[in-house]
Amino acid sequence: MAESLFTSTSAAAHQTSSCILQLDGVSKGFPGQQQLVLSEIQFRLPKGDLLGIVGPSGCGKTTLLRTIAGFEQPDAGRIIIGDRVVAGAGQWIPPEQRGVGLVFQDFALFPHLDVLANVMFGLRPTGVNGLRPTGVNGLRPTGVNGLRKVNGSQWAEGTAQGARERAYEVLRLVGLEEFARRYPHELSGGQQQRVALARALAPNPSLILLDEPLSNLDVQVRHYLREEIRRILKETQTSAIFVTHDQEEALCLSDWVAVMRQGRIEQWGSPEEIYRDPATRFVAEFITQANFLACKRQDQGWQAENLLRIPTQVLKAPLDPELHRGELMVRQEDLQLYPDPTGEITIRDRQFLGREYRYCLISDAGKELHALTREVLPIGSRVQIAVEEARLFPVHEAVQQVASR
Ligand SMILES: Nc1ncnc2c1ncn2[C@@H]1O[C@H](COP(=O)(O)OP(=O)(O)OP(=O)(O)O)[C@@H](O)[C@H]1O
Repeated sequence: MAESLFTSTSAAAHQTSSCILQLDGVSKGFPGQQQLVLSEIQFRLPKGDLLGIVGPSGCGKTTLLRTIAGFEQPDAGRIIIGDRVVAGAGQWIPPEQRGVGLVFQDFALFPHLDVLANVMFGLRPTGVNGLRPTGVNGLRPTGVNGLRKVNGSQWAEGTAQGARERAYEVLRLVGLEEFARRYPHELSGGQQQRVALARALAPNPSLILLDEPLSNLDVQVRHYLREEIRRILKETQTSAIFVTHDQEEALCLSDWVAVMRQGRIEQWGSPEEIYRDPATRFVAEFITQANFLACKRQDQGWQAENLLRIPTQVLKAPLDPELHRGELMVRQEDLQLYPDPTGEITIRDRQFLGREYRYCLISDAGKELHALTREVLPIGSRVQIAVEEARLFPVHEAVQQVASR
C-alpha cells in the first residue's frame, strides 16, 4: 500500500480520488541558499489519515508545512488539496481559502480572549483557521490583514449563535466544555493545546497541520495528549499532518510516516514499515535506537565485529551477492543474551523499565551495545549474544553517511 501512495509523478496524477492532499514534485529554495530546502516532494495522503513528518533539524519539515498551508510558494511542482489545485500549474489559492486548520507548538491562543472566544475566532468568516495572533516564529503567516482586530461585534447577528454552538461542540469533543469561560493563563499547557486544536477543528477543515504540537509539554502530558489528538482526529475523520522531531511520537500518532532528510523524503511508509524495514541507514539510525555493527561476509553468513556470526536467514533484506561488507542493524529487542563466563561481552548497566530491562553491554574491544529483554542478568557478568533479526545496509552508504556529517 505504501508504494501505491508514494508514487512517481505520472502515476500520482491519476490517483486523486480518495486523497485529501497530493504533492507532485514540489521544490522550494530560498535566496542565498545553495541547496533546495524542498526537493521534488511527492506523496498522496488518503482522506482521514494522519501523516507524521520527522527528520533532523533543518531538513525542511516546517517549510513543507508552510508550503502546504500557503505561506510559502513552491518554485516547482503542484499541490492539490481535495480536488483543488492550490499551488502550481498556474494556480494560487491563498492560505485563508485552502480550508486548512493550523495548530502551533506554542498554542498561540489570544491571551485576552476566553476559551470560547478563542475557539469562535477560528469560525470568523474571514479568518484562517487557527492563525496565530502574535509574531512568534514558525508557521506565522505574515501579511494577513485584520487578524488582531478581534471582538465579538465582528459577528453578523444570527451567525454568532451558530458559532457559539459550534464552539461548544468542539470544546465538548476535546473535553473542555466547562472551561469555556476561562482565560488561557488559567489553563494548563495540555489544556491550552486542546483549545488550540478545538479552534483549528471548529470550521471543520478538510486538513489540519500541526507544527510540533506537543513539544512544549512535559512528557506525561505529551503521552496522554498524543492519544487524545489521534482519537479526536479519527473521531472527526479529519486528515492531519504533524511535524515532530520525536520519532516515537510520529510512530504512535500516525497512519503514515515520512522521514525527511535534506529537503527530500527519504522514506514513506506505515509506522511498522519504517520501524521494521528502514530503507536506508539514515532512516534506521534516525528512527530506531538500534545497534549498528560493521560486518563482512564469511562463508554463508556474516561476521559482525568479531562479536556475532549472523546466519543469512536472520537477515531481513535479500542478500546482494556483490555485497561483501556492510553494516548490520540489530534492534535492541532482537538481541539475545546468554550468560557465559567466557563470553566477550560484559553487562555494564541495567535499567528497569517496568515490563523489561534495558541492558548496556560493552565488548572487550570497547564496542557498546544495547539490549531489551525480560531476563534478569547481573551487572558485571559476562554474556554471549545472538540475534533474532537483522537488517544489512551496504557499507558504501554508511561511509557516505559519515562523510556528510
Ligand atoms: N524564510 C527563510 N529564508 C531563508 N532560509 C530559510 C527560511 N525558512 C527556512 N529556511 C532554511 O530552510 C532550511 C529548512 O528549515 P525548516 O525550518 O523547514 O527546517 P525544520 O526541518 O523544520 O527544522 P527544525 O526541526 O529545526 O524546526 C533551514 O536551513 C532554514 O535555515
